Amino acid sequence: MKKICWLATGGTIASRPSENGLAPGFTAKEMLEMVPNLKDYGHIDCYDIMQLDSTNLQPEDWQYIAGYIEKLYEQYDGFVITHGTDTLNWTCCALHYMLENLAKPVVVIGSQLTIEEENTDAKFNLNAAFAMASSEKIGVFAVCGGQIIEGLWAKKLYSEDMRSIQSINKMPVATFEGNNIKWNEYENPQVNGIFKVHSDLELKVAQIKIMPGLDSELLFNLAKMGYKGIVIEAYGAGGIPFAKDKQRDIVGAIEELSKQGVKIVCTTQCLFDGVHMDRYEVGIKACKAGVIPAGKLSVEAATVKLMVDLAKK
Ligand SMILES: NC(=O)C[C@H](N)C(=O)O
Repeated sequence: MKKICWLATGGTIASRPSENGLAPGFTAKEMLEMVPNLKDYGHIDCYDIMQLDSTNLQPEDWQYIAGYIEKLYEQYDGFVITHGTDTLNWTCCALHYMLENLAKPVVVIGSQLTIEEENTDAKFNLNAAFAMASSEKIGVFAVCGGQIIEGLWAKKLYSEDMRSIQSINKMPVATFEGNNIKWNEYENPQVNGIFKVHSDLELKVAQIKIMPGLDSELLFNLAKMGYKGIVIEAYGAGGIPFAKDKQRDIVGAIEELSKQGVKIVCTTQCLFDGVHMDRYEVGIKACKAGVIPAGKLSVEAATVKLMVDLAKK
């Protein structure tokens, strides 16, 4: 029988009405009692490690979650983390980069309705998550709306729809239908070493979204505030404006800041296909100025990667 660790962090799934609206309240044990068939997937131990709406989750909370997995790693075959859907993909990306040589499934799952509401998606999603956590697949996965997604490619697209989290730029790993996993193509990654947690994060990383009229002073001020990394959400294939006017010359600002050692990574405002910065003048000039293209990574994935990479140096 598989041993599965349930780490509860809060989110809508565990919420109940309060005088200020929905707020986390149910423990993992209470949720397990509402979906008793989850025990069919294996022996489950419950840990209530935090009770947060995921809006309130901070990078220190990723470190806390990763620390729990590190502490309990040898004791379990798989991990299920119940979590709010709002920042679920951030936590997935953080765990993806923080857990090196992970050789077990870590499944992060949320729901759009609370577990006690009529027609809730919580029970279905929990079934999919525990089925995945008791499988032989390796990696960090997000579960939502009948899909099992590689966590690195997960993104919340709908604020209300039950299929709120979707897989971007990658096929979902599997679908969950009638209590069965239907696999798409997914090859387990090669694991070539012992499991290790990179808990250090560089917190001085910011995001800037390119917009018409953006003032380059914003970037210079970030550097003055001690920021070591900036993730730019550029246009289209990775277009960043250059101009004669210094105030509007974002590429010029990037060049100066790169020379000062600030790492600047470029993602796109487009949801699909990533950046292709070798095509247009507005991309090639930015690369010459020192920008690092993020490929197909989402802005969240690129940001967390930068936080982990900068902390390693
Ligand atoms: N559906 C949800 O879980 C949303 C909630 N605000 C959260 O992220 O915690």
